[in-house]
Amino acid sequence: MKSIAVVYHSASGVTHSLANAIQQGASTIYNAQGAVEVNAYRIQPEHIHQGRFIAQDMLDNISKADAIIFGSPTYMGSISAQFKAFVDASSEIWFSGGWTNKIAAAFTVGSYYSGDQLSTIQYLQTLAGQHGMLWAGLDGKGLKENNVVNNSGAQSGLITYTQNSKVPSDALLTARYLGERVARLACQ
Ligand SMILES: Cc1cc2nc3c(=O)[nH]c(=O)nc-3n(C[C@H](O)[C@H](O)[C@H](O)COP(=O)(O)O)c2cc1C
Repeated sequence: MKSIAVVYHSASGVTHSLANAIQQGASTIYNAQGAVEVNAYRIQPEHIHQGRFIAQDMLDNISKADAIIFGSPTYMGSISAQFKAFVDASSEIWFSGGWTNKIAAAFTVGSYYSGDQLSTIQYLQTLAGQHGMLWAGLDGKGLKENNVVNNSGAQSGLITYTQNSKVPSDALLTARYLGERVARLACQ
């Protein structure tokens, strides 16, 4: 069975709504061994002590997945400090190459249409590169074939923004599609 981890930080719940849609999308994919297993891990305040991410169990479980999808709200043009604490803790895994050749993808949201969310995705792409992971962006052809509207036009990862503290409906569709795509790639 293939498994996917969605690891994210969300202070006020918007990134969480995208993580849910990604999880739903990934859960629709089956291979000969059955459904793809999808586990979501939300970084919580109690996982961080004196600035350090300390939830070793969570890191161990994430490391068992075939693909990892990273999600963070855009804070000041980058990932949130909470997500960075998780990232820094992953340096222990870097030493053993534990995430090498796993599939990676990413999503982010900001309150502005163009609030530098691309910097967040590009940082997460760098993180994946540091770990020797294989990057899965959003493929334009697949989006079209699945009738998904990706209004932001971002293809390196899912980028969206908030309207009245929610993401537009096309972003949720795109999130579902990203989940499906990563699950399909994990099965290949
Ligand atoms: C400290 C801080 C910095 C932020 N910086 C940005 C930013 O650079 N660009 C942007 O578009 N939105 C920015 N925002 C808005 C958040 O990205 C937005 O509210 C997002 O939906 C929060 O996600 P969440 O509900 O998952 O916590 C910032 C919010 C906070 C609290």
